[in-house]
Amino acid sequence: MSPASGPTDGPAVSLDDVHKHYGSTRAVDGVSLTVERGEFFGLLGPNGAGKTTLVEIMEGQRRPDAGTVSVLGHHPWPRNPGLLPLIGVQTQSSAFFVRLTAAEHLRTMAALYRTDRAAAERALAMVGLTEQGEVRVDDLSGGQRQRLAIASALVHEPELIFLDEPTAALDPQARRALWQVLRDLKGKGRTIIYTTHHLDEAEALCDRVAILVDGRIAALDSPSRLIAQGSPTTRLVVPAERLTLEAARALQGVDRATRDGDTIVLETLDAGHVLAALEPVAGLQGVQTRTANLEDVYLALTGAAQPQAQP
Ligand SMILES: Nc1ncnc2c1ncn2[C@@H]1O[C@H](COP(=O)(O)OP(=O)(O)OP(=O)(O)O)[C@@H](O)[C@H]1O
Repeated sequence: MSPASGPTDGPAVSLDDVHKHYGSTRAVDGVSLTVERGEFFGLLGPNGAGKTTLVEIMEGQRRPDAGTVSVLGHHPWPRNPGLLPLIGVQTQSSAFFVRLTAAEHLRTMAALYRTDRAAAERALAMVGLTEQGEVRVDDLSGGQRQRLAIASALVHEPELIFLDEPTAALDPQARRALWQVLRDLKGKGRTIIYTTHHLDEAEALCDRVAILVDGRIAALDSPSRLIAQGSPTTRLVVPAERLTLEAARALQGVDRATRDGDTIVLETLDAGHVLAALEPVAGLQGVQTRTANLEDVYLALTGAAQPQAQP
């Protein structure tokens, strides 16, 4: 089918000072951002930060109270039929034709979008479900259904894909396999807006992430730049049977020492010197070095519990 008309240049999504309040709750409180075409964009934030509301506004499922929203050059609200073939949506509660087989379900979806029947087989193959094509949707495992939900969002080969925690129910192998599917989609020039609580995943996959806190953007950049701008602290993790907290705190160059389970965590800006000071006291066997990652940046911004120093 021919895609709905719309500009083929310009950003995939552009939000300018978007607000959405539910009573006194400011679910989205002045968000402005641009997602470029072909970008893999992560939306992160604690429960209730406003991610779902923001995504629903982009998808045209919710009307913003104020601000301007442009998606592939269209206004998504009032509900815009021209936009529907251009976007694919996978949610945690994706609906299925449960009495059909996986392949029949996708063929039905393809027919609704007036896409060719072979698109169903392509989508099944893309998410690794070809062998389950003749299995009834009812009889698929949770992870297989999750993959079918993703295939359903892809079947009409949309330009812009919204994925909400797509790896939530997947085992580690299926999760890694899906990462490859997502990278392939990006390789084909698709734009992906990805909501997740898996920070390792966001760090591995996303070109840029926005961290939402209380309906506002607390940070927006590539994971590597956010990490570089964050704390330059290195953590050295030492088995607790080899070092007391007092001895750890006495080491030159240690800024903070805490106990975390059966390890002592040393924070330092000068890992080389601390390692040199640690060796004669505790040895270096089993000592792990951890530099900052996206989770550290996220925790610092969202104020989530950090390991507390013991008295
Ligand atoms: N339909 C609604 N009516 C009233 N309040 C709502 C409604 N939908 C969301 N909220 C509130 O708006 C705020 C943002 O919710 P939203 O679901 O957008 O957050 P979220 O970041 O997607 O959270 P989660 O990670 O838990 O899915 C929350 O305080 C939530 O309770």
